[in-house]
Amino acid sequence: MAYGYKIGSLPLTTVQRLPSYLRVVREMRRLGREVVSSARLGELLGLEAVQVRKDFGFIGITGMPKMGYQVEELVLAIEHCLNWNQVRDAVLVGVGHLGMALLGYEGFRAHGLDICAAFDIDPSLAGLVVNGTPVWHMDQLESELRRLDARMAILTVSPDAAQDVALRLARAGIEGIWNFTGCPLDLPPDVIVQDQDIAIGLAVLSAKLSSRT
Ligand SMILES: NC(=O)c1ccc[n+]([C@@H]2O[C@H](COP(=O)([O-])OP(=O)(O)OC[C@H]3O[C@@H](n4cnc5c(N)ncnc54)[C@H](O)[C@@H]3O)[C@@H](O)[C@H]2O)c1
Repeated sequence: MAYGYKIGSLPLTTVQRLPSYLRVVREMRRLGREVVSSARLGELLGLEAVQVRKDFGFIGITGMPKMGYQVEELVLAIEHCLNWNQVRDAVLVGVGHLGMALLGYEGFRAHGLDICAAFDIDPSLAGLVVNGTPVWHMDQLESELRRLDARMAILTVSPDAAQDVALRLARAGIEGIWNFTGCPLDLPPDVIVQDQDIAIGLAVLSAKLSSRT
């Protein structure tokens, strides 16, 4: 099905809400629900029904009057929009505490991500297989990336190594870096960097808690 929009043209706030919609409608599909109203989805996600209708309008989905939305249609449309209907390969660099935890997370495949290889500078980690993912020494990075079909890297190295490793990844053809290191990365403009900082969520929670007292 052609949806007639480009993900890059959607409002960022809509894109940020799509994973939550998808989680809820996938669960409804699992439970055998066929239709859902914007009001019900809004109630479950703490959103106004009108916001839900707007978001779905952006991705080309309109509901049926008095009935709502087809659950299956929503699942397919959101998966298509996020490109989560196609599993894409990624590599992970930095198999420490955080890297190990991410390698152990089973949910990535449901989000269209398969970590096909991991790398670390520590020779004692080379040769391990963590939750099905082989770990290679950094010496093998370029040769393995030539062999693999990964365009994306998850960066979980120590902060002092972040910039050098990111540059090496970019030079080896990686196009997108999910950066967990908290370090700003200086990379060629064609490399997309998405920073992930747990501290931001914690700061928001702390601010909300302190505004209660
Ligand atoms: N984004 C967040 O919310 C968040 C939360 C926790 C940790 N972090 C960050 O994630 C990163 C990892 O944290 P951690 O607790 O797992 O640290 P860790 O020390 O347990 O793991 C770091 C790993 O990186 C490897 N490494 C170091 N230099 C390397 C290099 N040049 N090439 C390849 N591998 C190299 C180390 O051998 C180690 O296995 C850190 O940068 C940390 O600041 C971020």
